[in-house]
Amino acid sequence: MNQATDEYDVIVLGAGPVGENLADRARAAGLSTAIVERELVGGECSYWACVPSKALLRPVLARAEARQVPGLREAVGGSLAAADVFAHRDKQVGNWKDDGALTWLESAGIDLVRGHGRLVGPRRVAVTPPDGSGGGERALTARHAVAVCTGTRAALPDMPGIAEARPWTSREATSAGAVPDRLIIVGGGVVAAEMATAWCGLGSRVTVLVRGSGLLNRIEPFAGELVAETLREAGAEIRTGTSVKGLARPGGVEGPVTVTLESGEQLEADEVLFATGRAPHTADVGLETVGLEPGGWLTVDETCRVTDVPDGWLYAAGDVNHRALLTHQGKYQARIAGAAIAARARGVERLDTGRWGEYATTADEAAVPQVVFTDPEVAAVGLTAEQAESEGRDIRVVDYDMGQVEGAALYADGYRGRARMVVDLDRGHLIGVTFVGPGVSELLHSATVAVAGEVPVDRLWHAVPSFPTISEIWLRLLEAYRG
Ligand SMILES: Cc1cc2nc3c(=O)[nH]c(=O)nc-3n(C[C@H](O)[C@H](O)[C@H](O)COP(=O)(O)OP(=O)(O)OC[C@H]3O[C@@H](n4cnc5c(N)ncnc54)[C@H](O)[C@@H]3O)c2cc1C
Ligand SMILES: NC(=O)c1ccc[n+]([C@@H]2O[C@H](COP(=O)([O-])OP(=O)(O)OC[C@H]3O[C@@H](n4cnc5c(N)ncnc54)[C@H](O)[C@@H]3O)[C@@H](O)[C@H]2O)c1
Repeated sequence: MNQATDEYDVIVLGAGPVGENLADRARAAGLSTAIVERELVGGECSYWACVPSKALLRPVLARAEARQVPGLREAVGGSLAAADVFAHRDKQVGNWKDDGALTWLESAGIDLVRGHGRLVGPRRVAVTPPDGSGGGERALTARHAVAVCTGTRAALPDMPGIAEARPWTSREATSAGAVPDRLIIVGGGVVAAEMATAWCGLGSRVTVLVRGSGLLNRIEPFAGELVAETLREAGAEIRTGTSVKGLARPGGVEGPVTVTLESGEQLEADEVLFATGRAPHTADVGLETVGLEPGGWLTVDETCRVTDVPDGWLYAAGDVNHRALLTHQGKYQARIAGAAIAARARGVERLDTGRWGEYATTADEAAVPQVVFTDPEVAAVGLTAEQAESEGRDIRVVDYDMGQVEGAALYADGYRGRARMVVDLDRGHLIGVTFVGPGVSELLHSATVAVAGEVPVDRLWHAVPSFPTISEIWLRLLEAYRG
């Protein structure tokens, strides 16, 4: 049981998926633990990011796949029932209430302190209660560790008219309850690609304005190319090499918005979404009281302990440390940081923080998996060929047309997809794998096991994929590799 005082072994700032997992690990190790949350327990991921976005995308992708199945195609020719899609999304996010999460916190024995938390010196946290709750500021002290898991918010560029135009960020794009007739999306990353897929599928006329040369530029180039091709076929316009210099919404938020491009051209839409990256919630968490610069990403070691803080009591996990802005990777960090905090609290002096050690977040560098839920799906782990080359690795790249795999052709008529594996020739194992195509998301973990497990390519030859599944892509890639 946690004690009733305001002194805890561990205090976690932020109850997103990462803070929840870190608190859970610490508590399971027998440490008294408090978690501080100023909005909803479950964080951005549960209410305005992963969960609602995937609820919006699921019917779009299911319909796209069904339209590639002869005999079924005609049955799914119509438009989506947007009201039903929104109702399902609302259910998945618990109607933006966190009752379910509170029950879990209680059962885990973690104390929740509602309010905005900030450091007020080493191991000390002040919590300002939410407006209108009537309580006063609460002072908490941590015996062993404070973990900052405060996540990120959408980063908006500084440009004339942006504040007054009230553009959508990822929050509005995932929680809106009406389909805009015309939607402009600024950005070419993961949020832009997924939200273009979702809103185009729901019936918006979507225009994506990409500053660079294409979509999803941190993944193998063929991924963004295939996604852009499908979006264009679905009626979206993708404009590359296009920068925005200003916004105006003279008629107020109910009226249309005008977007001015660098070229001087003006475009009009009913809504504009800025999907231009993330900024950390570190400006107002009291970093200056412990000798750190507020506002930036927090630099951590292999155990997620913040570097440059004497006595090693401050940790940062999840988006806020910028290692990998993904829920599953942040939860991995939380498991390792929670275990490290517990071990250090027990007085263990030397933790195994070597490569793939029990207390090292090695996968953050070597094997980060990501699924982008676009049409077609994109699933990638590890390094791209370009990243591997820029690290000076001696590699061999093998590509394969996934449409040639019997299981894929049976899965979807006219299956379009591509796979790539990147082999490190010095080490003899895979360091990167990318699949693009319908239904590839569930294939990704096989690649993650191969990359994180550093399975020798020769041994993979004995891992026989079932016929006729899409996973026979493994056989084709390995055959091509072996010649
Ligand atoms: C549209 C969108 C879709 C995404 N889809 C996916 C996906 O499909 N898969 C995936 O892996 N990742 C996805 N991501 C990324 C994912 O949302 C993040 O990686 C994840 O939310 C990070 O978790 P976190 O706990 O670090 O931070 P968050 O989820 O941001 O949680 C941080 C919490 O801290 C609280 N907080 C902040 N400051 C304070 C303070 N001072 N005091 C108290 N509380 C505070 C916040 O209110 C919040 O609840 C998506 C992101 C976006 C924007
Ligand atoms: N399925 C998933 O795993 C998933 C889904 C959504 C988001 N996420 C995570 O959330 C994070 C945030 O996603 P995101 O798409 O917002 O960021 P991102 O960093 O992936 O992409 C940002 C894009 O905006 C562009 N950009 C930045 N500033 C701009 C400006 N001033 N004008 C025009 N373009 C500009 C960049 O060039 C880039 O294309 C990502 O790191 C991603 O991993 C994951």
